[in-house]
Amino acid sequence: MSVLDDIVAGVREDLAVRQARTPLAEVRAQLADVDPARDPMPAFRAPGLSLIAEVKRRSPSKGALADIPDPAALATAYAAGGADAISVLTEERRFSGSLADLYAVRAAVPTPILRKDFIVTEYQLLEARAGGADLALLIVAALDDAALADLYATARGLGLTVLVEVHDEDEVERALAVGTELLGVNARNLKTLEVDPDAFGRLAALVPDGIVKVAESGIGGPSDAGRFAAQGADVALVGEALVKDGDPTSAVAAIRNAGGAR
Ligand SMILES: O=P(O)(O)OC[C@@H](O)[C@@H](O)c1c[nH]c2ccccc12
Repeated sequence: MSVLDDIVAGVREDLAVRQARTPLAEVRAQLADVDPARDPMPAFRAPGLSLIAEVKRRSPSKGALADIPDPAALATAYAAGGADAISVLTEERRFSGSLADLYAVRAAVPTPILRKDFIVTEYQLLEARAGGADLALLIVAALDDAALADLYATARGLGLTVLVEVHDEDEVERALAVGTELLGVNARNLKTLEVDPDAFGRLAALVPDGIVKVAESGIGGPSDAGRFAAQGADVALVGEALVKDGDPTSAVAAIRNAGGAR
């Protein structure tokens, strides 16, 4: 079993527990009380490099990164630095995240929020929107074509912006086939956990103009971010380097500035 299969199996078990506690209809009813989703695309399309700053405690590849006892405070610091969106990892077993983190961050900042998880069912998209998320991640490697198309349509129907994540040529084709306007290249292969720093440049060249391109993973700071911007990245998605920085506000501002004048 690949790391990805293993993570998804755990996600499905945890999901079954939540779904037994809060049936789909109940989550759907919660949508009536939530503000409409914010649209991050104008900021992502603005000149210069945009930044999605991630709330991330640990990862299967790096182990513990940061305790983050107060995710709302970290998100507030990211927003103060000018983060264009905030990614909240909600996967529990490998990343030590939770939906509680999503609710805490939503209450703290007006910035668009990405629910970052291994989404394999409609239920998780409803949870995301009910928790105030504005974007959801769909990982092409974790989904077959039918599931990808279904979940993409459901997410859009809920008003969510979808970040469709790829890591090879074949997945770029599959992502483009669902009509996504926001495509992320994860330098880390989730099946092997290896990072390929050249993946973004190689795959971005296959993506038509007009589609917003996100460079994900392994961005250590402004110089890496500047390199991806020069290769066509509109947005950088950064976790580790920000959660480990003692001054996340300045770290966010420095990465955004790495893409040139805005
Ligand atoms: O901490 P990093 O190397 O800056 O990476 C952030 C982000 O790209 C990474 O957390 C990520 C990208 N795609 C994912 C899918 C699932 C879990 C995590 C991820």
